[in-house]
Amino acid sequence: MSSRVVSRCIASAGRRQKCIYTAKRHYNSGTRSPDAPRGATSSATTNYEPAVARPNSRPHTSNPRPKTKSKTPARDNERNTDDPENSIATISRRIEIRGTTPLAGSASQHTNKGQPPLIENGVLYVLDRGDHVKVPGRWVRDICPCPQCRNQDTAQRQINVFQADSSKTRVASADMSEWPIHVKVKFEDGHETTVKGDVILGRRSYPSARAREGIVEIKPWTSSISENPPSVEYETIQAGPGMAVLMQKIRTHGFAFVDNMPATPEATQALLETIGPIRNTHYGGFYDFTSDLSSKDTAYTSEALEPHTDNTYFTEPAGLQALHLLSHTDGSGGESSLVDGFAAAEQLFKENNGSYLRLSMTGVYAHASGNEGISIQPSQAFPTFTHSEQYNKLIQVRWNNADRAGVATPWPHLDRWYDAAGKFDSILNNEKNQYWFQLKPGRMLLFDNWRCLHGRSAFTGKRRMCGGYIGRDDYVSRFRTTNLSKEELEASTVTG
Ligand SMILES: C[N+](C)(C)CCCC[C@H](N)C(=O)O
Ligand SMILES: O=C(O)CCC(=O)C(=O)O
Repeated sequence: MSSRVVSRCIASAGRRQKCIYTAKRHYNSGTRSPDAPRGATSSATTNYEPAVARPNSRPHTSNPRPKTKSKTPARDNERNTDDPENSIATISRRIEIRGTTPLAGSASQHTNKGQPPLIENGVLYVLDRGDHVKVPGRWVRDICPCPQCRNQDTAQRQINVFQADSSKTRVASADMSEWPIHVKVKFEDGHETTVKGDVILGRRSYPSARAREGIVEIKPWTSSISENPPSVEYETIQAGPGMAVLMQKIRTHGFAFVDNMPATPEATQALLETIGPIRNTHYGGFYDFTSDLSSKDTAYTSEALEPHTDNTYFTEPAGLQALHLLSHTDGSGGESSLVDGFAAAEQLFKENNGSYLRLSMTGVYAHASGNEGISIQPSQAFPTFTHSEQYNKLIQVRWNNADRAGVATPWPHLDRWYDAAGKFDSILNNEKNQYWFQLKPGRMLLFDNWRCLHGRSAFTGKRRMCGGYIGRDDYVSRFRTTNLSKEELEASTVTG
């Protein structure tokens, strides 16, 4: 964009008229910057044809796996017009889902290198999506990393731009000679700061959003993951580099095994604590359990458990869960199952978009009530599928048929919620989507409880399992600090 045109844009922008010059789009077509206007109708065609109810085939083993009852034929998921508030058409307007993969992380790279910022009347302007937009001087001062403005030990801000006089936030001059590496800014009070080009250009980009949320290009899977399940050798983790690989694999696949580790609770707990603090719950912190109903939950029995995510009764379910089988004597069964909840959600999205949207917008309560003096429910009803507000990608699946409580939907829609949930249940319980394996002492399973569902077959004999929960933010922090560069961390932390 020539400087003459730019100054005309600035001038016209200054007169609050839309700049008439529309530069080439710097974003790949079809993707949007996180701040794109929301609310457009889903680009996917809304499919109201009922998904064909699958014939339920159960794998045959000596120990019964979770029973999936035969389903009544799926009812038409016809367009729901009797309640404009909650109609699918309304719902789709609320969730803008791009393309056919509403999954976290599958976003294109943002490559705009942009043109040098400009300064006009004490204000900095940068090129964003073809127009020059104003960079608030308060933002530039707010993110200043110098020792006066930010505590160098804690990275916490030490300046309050809301109370600062305007000389501290009005830009006096800007040296763009080394753009896009950085721009050197001088404020009217004489304070100087250097802002990296990536921090300005990447502020609303997918890479920054994904770095901030620890999102990678995910790889959805089905039962064929059994051919090459993700794993990391224990000794590489102890040595250091293995932790980055472990975190990367869990973010990519939703789970990973730690192989050849000591089959002891002590080694298990110690490894978990190198990822993050073990979360304490009404089950305790580090858990070491067997089928003695010591806690009033079916996990503490020998019954089969259908695929589920844990902690749906918490406002924030644990992000990471570990299961390490320490021993199983005098009996059999107790196989473990995993289902990729993101892959299952994507399948529902493609097969029955209306059901996907309904499960994205209908809150569901859950409860933990078995133990004396415990009656836990979440702060509100959360939907089965939660999307990131910033870029509308699926970030969490919540599903637990055993712990589910009320469904927050009016009577006229309740049956349709059951239709939609029944479709998702069929996908989860289709063995094509289930990865079954036998845990063994020395091989720990770690999985993302916001993405993967887990279960087990019934068992006999004495089976001892240990593990722990780790908070989602703690586990993603470990992913970020072991997989992102210092610059990527910096550009996706204070400056967003
Ligand atoms: C043994 N361990 C503490 C891991 C689980 C306890 C039970 C989990 C509960 N049913 C849920 O789905 O959240
Ligand atoms: O015992 C198992 O294999 C898993 C139990 C379970 O689902 C859980 O602890 O959340």
